Amino acid sequence: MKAQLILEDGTVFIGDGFGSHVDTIGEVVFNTGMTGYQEILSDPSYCGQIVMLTYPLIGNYGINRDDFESITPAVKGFIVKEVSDFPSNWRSEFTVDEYFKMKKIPGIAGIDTRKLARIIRQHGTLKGAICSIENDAAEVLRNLRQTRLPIDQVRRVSTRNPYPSPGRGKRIVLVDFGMKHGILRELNERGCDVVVVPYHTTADEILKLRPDGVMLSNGPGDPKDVPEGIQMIKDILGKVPLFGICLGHQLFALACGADTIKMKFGHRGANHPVKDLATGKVSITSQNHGYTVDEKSVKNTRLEVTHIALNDGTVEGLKHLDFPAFTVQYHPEASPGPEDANGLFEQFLAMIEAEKQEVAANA
Ligand SMILES: NC(=O)CC[C@H](N)C(=O)O
Repeated sequence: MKAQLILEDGTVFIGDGFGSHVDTIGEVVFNTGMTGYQEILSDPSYCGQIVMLTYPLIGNYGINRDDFESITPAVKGFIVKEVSDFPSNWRSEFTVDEYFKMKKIPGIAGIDTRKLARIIRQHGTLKGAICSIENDAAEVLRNLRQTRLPIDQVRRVSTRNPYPSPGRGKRIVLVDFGMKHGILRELNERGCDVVVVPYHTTADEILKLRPDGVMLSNGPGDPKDVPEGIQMIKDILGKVPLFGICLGHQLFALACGADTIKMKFGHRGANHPVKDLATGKVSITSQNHGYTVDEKSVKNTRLEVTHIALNDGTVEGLKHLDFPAFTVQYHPEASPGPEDANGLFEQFLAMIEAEKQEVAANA
């Protein structure tokens, strides 16, 4: 069945619909990863967004049981050059088409994704609609231009209730702003005794759980739309070691008095080089963000920029100068992408241990 992709600038692409044949509206973004579409479609940070994959063949190794980053995908749709009908992989259980039908997500294939990537790079991210060819394009465009995209994505994807993921190691409270399961997996693999809590949990409620450390997860949308998270970080800073990833990094920056800004088209892919300014070491990182910490705003805070993106010089890591707290804009849990930055989880646990020693020494 023919479908159309309509952008708010009036561009119309005609392609073949796959997955569910429902109409959708979202912010159109592109991801340059060559693999990892299953992790991308299930990453809650894409809530409210339609993702275009620049790699030309998607679905060739199917959808499997293991690689989900959340149980319910929050992505609004997929735009691809070609979607594979015949996946070949021993783990494959569904095609992308079958999975999207099950989850009621629309997709459109047969699009010139290079052209679309150039439009987005030139104009910045745009609103877009995927709909049936039968819809009147002018009317869809009018509606699209009037539509205001939701700003409550974190509320939509965060857990409703706290839940434990027990271990015998350090007690970590993981604040779920739209958490990728990869973060929880990394903590569990290191034996951590994790409690996942909703995005609106207060500092007092977290401290009652007697955490050794607090982890701030990734998540969708504009960090300024999550005042509960910013307030919690302000209240808890200095009381317990903190580690933040992506949205968690941005919320931490805002809580410490820095500012965040929207990027033109963001960083989404699996090969973004990031430099650690202390060691000079470059890591190839997995990324998915449309906002960034404004470097100029860091100067008037007690934060220090620890990492920068080599492609455009933007802030990729921060640490607090007075308290045990550090954050990164990229994804040390990978899922998908390279695992160069995986050692940051050890760094977090070492920071917690050092803090415990210091408290014991001063007692
Ligand atoms: N992956 C994330 O946590 C993304 C953070 C934020 N939603 C952004 O787009 O910048």
